[in-house]
Amino acid sequence: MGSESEANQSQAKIATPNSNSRDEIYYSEEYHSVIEGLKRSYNDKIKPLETTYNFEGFHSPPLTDSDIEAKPIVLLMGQYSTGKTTLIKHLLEKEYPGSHVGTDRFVAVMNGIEERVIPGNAAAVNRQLPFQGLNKFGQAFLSRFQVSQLPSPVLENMTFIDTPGILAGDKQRIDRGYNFTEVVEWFAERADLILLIFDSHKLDISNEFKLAIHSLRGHEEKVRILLNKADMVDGQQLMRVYGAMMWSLGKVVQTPEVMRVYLGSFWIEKPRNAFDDCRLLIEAEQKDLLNSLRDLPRNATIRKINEIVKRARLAKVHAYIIGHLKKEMPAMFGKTSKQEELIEKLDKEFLKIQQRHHLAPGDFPNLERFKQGLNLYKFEKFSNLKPQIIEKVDDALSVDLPKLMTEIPQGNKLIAPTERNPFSESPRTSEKYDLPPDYWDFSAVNKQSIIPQFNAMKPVNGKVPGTKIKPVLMETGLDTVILAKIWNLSDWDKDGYMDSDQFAVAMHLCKAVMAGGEIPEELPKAMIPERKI
Ligand SMILES: Nc1ncnc2c1ncn2[C@@H]1O[C@H](COP(=O)(O)OP(=O)(O)OP(=O)(O)O)[C@@H](O)[C@H]1O
Repeated sequence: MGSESEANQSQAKIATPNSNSRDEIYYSEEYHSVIEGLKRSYNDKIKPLETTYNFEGFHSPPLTDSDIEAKPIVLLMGQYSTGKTTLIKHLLEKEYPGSHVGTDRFVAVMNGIEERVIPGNAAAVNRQLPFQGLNKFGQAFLSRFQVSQLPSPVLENMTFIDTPGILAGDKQRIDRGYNFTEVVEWFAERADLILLIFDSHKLDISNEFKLAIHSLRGHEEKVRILLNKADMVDGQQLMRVYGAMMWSLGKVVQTPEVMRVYLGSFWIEKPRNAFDDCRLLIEAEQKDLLNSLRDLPRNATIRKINEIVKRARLAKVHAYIIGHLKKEMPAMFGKTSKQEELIEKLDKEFLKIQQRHHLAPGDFPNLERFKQGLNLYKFEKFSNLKPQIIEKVDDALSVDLPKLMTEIPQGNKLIAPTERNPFSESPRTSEKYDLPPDYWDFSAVNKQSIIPQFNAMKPVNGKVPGTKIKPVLMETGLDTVILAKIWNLSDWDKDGYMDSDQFAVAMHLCKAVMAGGEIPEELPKAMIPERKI
């Protein structure tokens, strides 16, 4: 038998209700190798084409390694003392450097080879860190910002933003010296998940917290609520607190009932006075929250690969356009008038390029904007079309990126190449299997992951027409008969348009087919968000 102090030490390390489920967010190895592969493929095969044909001048600057490596961000917000810092400590199984009770600053808790604190001023000018945009909030804010780095398997997959506890009552009138809600908005835009934390023991929504919640408008999809310290009250009180919290939230957000609420108690060492009557419920809820954290790196990695696929296709078309315009230029005289003529009838030139190289019209840039960009250059200075550079991009698109997609782990297993390769020619049609019943529930739809893609289609009044959705669904590589069925199921109000919920459901159905599952003949009612029935 070990000594008492040994026993206490090991207990301190694992004294949590759910250390096993916490392990589920340790997937660093697989994601790390996918991200490394993505950087290699982009730097070796896609970036040379971008630089040769000045993609930056017409679209956006080349991606840096830190753009590709950027980890999903989890923003934690709540009144003072609701347990934000303790939750981070629970997940990391240790304190982050510079943490203390009564956080008075924004802290980005990030992975690093050694423990260190980087003051806000230094962090905001460090090109290796994604915080240069914070300079606009000035010195008053930067002196209240820090980056805390430490080695941690969890931080290899995500970055946490700990925020100053929001004050209540008279104390909230203390002037922070910077615009708190604008800073929250800045982080909310960049976050992949926003966790609003409440204390079951001491429910409070101050005016400053209300303003901060208001500033999350437009990011509702990312917001999750945690009713923390849930074992500090008994079951009956917990029910009352839950109701009171939803009532208070209802006054701040219009539809709090659609936000996912988790119960939890993320302590380091179980307080002596903790109640045990809701233990199983709290454990199950915590597991759900950890699952949604676990999915973050996976979703972020898929999104990054998809973004690079889109970028590579756009860059390839860009190279064909630039090479074509260069080829059309006369060797000696009449360069200026030829350039003007080419710009004038650029739509016809686009059509020629599209037909000659069998390109998708959806990969072409906006005509008018491209014309404006062209006016800044002399076509004779453009590079000739170099087939070997294009071949490299084709290689990235047809070999590297599909392979990386297959290497992304799904839950506890790696995905077999045929199961969810969105680039494959045809879907896996044999070996159909039934997906679990909870797959057919809107709560299983990962809406957050489709939002960038949906917004890129420029919705009008929140809707996108079928003509714009079609090419996106076609990109899944699924058979058009199946896609037609998916469209019919997802466009449940049959108006020929999709809103973000419907598009998310369509993508969810596509994923089911790609994973070898059967899609239902009729859309299960649970797949339609309650507010839309
Ligand atoms: N699950 C829990 N059960 C009981 N007590 C808890 C729990 N989590 C945290 N606490 C206690 O609540 C207090 C505040 O915790 P913590 O510092 O993590 O909150 P915070 O939200 O980061 O606060 P601030 O915003 O003021 O920095 C600490 O005394 C901590 O021990």
